Amino acid sequence: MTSLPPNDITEVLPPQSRRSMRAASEAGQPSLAALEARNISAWFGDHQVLDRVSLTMPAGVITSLIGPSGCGKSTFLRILNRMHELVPSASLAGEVLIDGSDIYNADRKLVDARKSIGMVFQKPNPFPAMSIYDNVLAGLKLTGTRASKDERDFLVENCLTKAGLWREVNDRLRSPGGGLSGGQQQRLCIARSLAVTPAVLLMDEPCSALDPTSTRVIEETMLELVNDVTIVIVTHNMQQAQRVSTQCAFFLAAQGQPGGIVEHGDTDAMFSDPIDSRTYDYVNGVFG
Ligand SMILES: Nc1ncnc2c1ncn2[C@@H]1O[C@H](COP(=O)(O)OP(=O)(O)OP(=O)(O)O)[C@@H](O)[C@H]1O
Repeated sequence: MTSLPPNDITEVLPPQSRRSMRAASEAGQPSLAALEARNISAWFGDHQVLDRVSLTMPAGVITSLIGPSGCGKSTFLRILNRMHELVPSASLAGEVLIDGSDIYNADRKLVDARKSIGMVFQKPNPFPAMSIYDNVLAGLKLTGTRASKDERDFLVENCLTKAGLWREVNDRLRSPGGGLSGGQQQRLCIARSLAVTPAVLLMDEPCSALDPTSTRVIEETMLELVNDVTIVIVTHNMQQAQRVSTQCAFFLAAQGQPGGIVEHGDTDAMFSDPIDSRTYDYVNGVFG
């Protein structure tokens, strides 16, 4: 893991972008976007792990991806912001559209996809020696975005507030991110993702390393955030899927076969009255 020097968040965001960034935040205007996966297939070498998966993840909604271990949920999630291609043996087919525009289009830069589609991982991964303040701003550096001191201060407060962490850390912003509790570190990672104003936030089992109290706080944060950002979450926690998500997609891979979506739709319906008996068995803990 690399770490950026504390004062190395430099300041040259074009004034127009800065104004629009601030105006959007100040007005609380969501930059919401729908995400659509069309016929996604994925391979590691010659091992196919997903077969023609299509799913629409509507704007301003939390979508849960559920299913047993190894059926391709995380691979699907990583395809949604072009992380799958970081694995040397990995390949894929299909399209991922954000508000109708394919993130894999040859004209689009990788960094644009990462900026508009953020990711929070299973294990909180702040830069441990970097201050809380600079952790929030780390994405600006990576995406080549610059901002003045005032703008950085504003952004740090705004993102930590949205991530539900501001009140707990505003008196120690220069302390290392690694000194926070696991739940606080995860909210710091959420704040870091928000700093580049993504339209979509992908979360891969964001609470699996956390205690129940921290889990609840993250869930409340997600429910607040969804007014501003479309959320897609992978979770093994069926109660969590029911608590936070409006829609659910159930992934499954038969023995030796690539994974796919068995059923997707309204979360309440998926849990109370699923169409497919395999969905019924999974959400009722018959297998998993
Ligand atoms: N980097 C990799 N190299 C090779 N195979 C991989 C890699 N990552 C995942 N796989 C394989 O791809 C398949 C799908 O894995 P994936 O992690 O997407 O499933 P998952 O449903 O998210 O599982 P879990 O719920 O346990 O996280 C599995 O067979 C896994 O072994």
